[in-house]
Amino acid sequence: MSTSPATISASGSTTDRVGSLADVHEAAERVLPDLPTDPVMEALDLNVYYGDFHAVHNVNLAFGRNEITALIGPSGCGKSTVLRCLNRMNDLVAGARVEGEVSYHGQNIYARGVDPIAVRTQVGMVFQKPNPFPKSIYDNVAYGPRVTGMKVENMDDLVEEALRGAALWDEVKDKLKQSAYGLSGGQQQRLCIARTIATKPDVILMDEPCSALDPIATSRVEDLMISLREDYTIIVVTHNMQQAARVSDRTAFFTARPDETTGNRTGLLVEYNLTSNIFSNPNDKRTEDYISGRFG
Ligand SMILES: Nc1ncnc2c1ncn2[C@@H]1O[C@H](COP(=O)(O)OP(=O)(O)OP(=O)(O)O)[C@@H](O)[C@H]1O
Repeated sequence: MSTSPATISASGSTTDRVGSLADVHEAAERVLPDLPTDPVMEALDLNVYYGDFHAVHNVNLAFGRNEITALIGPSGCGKSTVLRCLNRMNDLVAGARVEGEVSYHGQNIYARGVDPIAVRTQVGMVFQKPNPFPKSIYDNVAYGPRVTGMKVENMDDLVEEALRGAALWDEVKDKLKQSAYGLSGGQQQRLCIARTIATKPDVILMDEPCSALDPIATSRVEDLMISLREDYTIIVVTHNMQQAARVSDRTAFFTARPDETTGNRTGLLVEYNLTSNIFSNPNDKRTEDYISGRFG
């Protein structure tokens, strides 16, 4: 299977206030159009159900190339559910049903005949808790290329490139054969990022990638995200609004609306805009209340 983007079908509650507009933000220095002009991915009329429960209602979003998009909102508003739709991870969740389309370079990844494994090779994912395999550092990084049958001329070079890309090489180059479990939490998360980029994806999904990390490790991963943006499109779920403000170019704010009869809370997208606008001049009162810490 080729790794070319065009060939995919070939076969929380932490509502820390965004204190100063000074940290809103480095990303504003990038001049971006109001909407992504050449989106890598789009969610089109996306609805997600878990059994009878309507978890996410009619989300439409476009993700710009070489941009970082943050998905924010209160707990249970469907951020992770939406993220998991973008590489068909919800296929693995019992009872989950997705309606609508997710387009990747114009192609619906939910169309008949699309191989979800091929999708996940192009659209990689980094999870909340670092989850290295019980293998050596080297074998963690080499794992994806090996199991996907990627043509690799020199695995040592590929492992080094991925570890350098994840800003981890200098810390691990002398202990590549040691267990990944010997690394700190922050190093493990960067190893997971190295593992993800080793298969040369196009898009990286990150589900609260720093929530298990201390502030120093968080800062390193945030720096890494900003440097990875040069080569990848990144979509990140975060509860940390400072983080969304610091790293993202665009922000999507979600909320959950209770059903009047059942009380079930269905997630919906309230507002999607440049991060600078979301944090300095939101259009919707619900966004303003959330980012100012009055709600959520
Ligand atoms: N596997 C599942 N089975 C049933 N319901 C689920 C499942 N996963 C999520 N949900 C429900 O779907 C809704 C959205 O959950 P989701 O985890 O996507 O929200 P979230 O905004 O990411 O929340 P948090 O910020 O707390 O992680 C919630 O009501 C949740 O209970």
